[in-house]
Amino acid sequence: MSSLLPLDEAQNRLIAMAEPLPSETVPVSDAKSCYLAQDLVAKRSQPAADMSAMDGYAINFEDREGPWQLVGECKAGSPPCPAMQAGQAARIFTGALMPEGADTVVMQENVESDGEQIRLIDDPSPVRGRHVRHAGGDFKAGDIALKAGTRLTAAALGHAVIAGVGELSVGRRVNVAILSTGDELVTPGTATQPHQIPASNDVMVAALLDQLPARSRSISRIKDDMESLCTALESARDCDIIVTIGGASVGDHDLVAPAFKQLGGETDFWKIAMKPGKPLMAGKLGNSLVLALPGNPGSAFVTATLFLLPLIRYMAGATNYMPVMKSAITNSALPPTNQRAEFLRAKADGTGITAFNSQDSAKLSILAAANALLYRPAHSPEQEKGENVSYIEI
Ligand SMILES: Nc1nc2c(c(=O)[nH]1)N[C@H]1C(S)=C(S)[C@@H](COP(=O)(O)OP(=O)(O)OC[C@H]3O[C@@H](n4cnc5c(N)ncnc54)[C@H](O)[C@@H]3O)O[C@H]1N2
Ligand code: MOO
Repeated sequence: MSSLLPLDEAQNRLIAMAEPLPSETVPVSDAKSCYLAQDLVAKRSQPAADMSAMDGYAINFEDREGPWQLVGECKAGSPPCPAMQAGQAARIFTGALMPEGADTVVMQENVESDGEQIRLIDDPSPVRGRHVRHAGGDFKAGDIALKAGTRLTAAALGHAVIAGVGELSVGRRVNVAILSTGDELVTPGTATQPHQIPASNDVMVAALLDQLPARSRSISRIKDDMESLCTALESARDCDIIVTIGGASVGDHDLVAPAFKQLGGETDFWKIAMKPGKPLMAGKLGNSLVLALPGNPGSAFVTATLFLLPLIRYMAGATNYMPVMKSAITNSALPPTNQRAEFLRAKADGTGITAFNSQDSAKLSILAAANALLYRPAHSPEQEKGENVSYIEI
């Protein structure tokens, strides 16, 4: 057991084996979930000029008592309507430019109009500038809208577009091959004999990658023999990362490491002080990084979360690539840990976090019911119910 590599050391070594991929310029519509390669400088101010935030009437605050003579109509998408004089009001709609001479908008619900004149029927304490969005109130041309390394979420993409760009410089998407091995594996949805099992891990890991800037392709149900494994590994050598699932342990039919070595692969580390996930292996095969995940579904999920996803984020240019740790109160007492850090499948809600009683890494029912991995560092003392613990949302 003494040869197990501490978790943080293994994570650091994996990142040290990799480099961020070169950037590429893509249309904003193709940039979802990518990481910005350079600071994004706003090309325009938002709003570009003062505009109305409501449907109503543009007035000058000096004339706030009214009544007003109605002149002109200002709508979104039209150039500013003519300048207003004292005693005048202009019909205005949300998103329209404020006419010169007006500085305040009265909502249409607060006035009555006969088509020529409008007067107040309700005046909830007017303020100069009420219902006006001012030029540059959101951001100004030249501001840094988004920092390099930022993930392009839906909101960030919206911000990029409103800042005036149609293309973005982003870290290239990471090409990932997912290879799952085992004579027992069969196609999802087909009938199984007792010695068989549906190949679920590759679908699960591919689904995890969907949220990331990655392009994945799967080679599923690779037979437990050297030739099949070597052929599959060879066929994936164009990928930035080759992830294998299963066959990572020490059994006679766990042939991932032997096949990898036969092809000239160089192991960086194997066997981590963590539970589940101990048999994880990482190395290099030519230009590809190889990450061999253990086959038990809970172990594959946990090691993908702690190693594969951070690696992809890092290679795609993320500033914050490690899993986000949150904290909560444990609803049950937790026993001490040994040299292996533990990631307990757990359920977190607004009031606390509850680890499931069974932590068998083969149980998908437990994994699917969990929304958190409760993290217990190596060599933790026993923890009482009500103490603070860390977890990763899944
Ligand atoms: N003597 C030892 N035995 C084991 C050790 C050990 O240290 N010494 N480690 C155990 C641990 S921990 C784990 S985790 C497993 C992982 O072993 P492998 O990576 O070799 O995984 P397999 O044996 O191939 O599979 C384990 C289990 O998972 C099922 N599996 C595999 N692939 C898939 C897939 N794509 N979809 C669904 N299910 C899959 C497989 O059928 C097995 O039931 O080793 C322990 N043994
Ligand atoms: O630690 Mo293994 O990864 O138990 O299932």
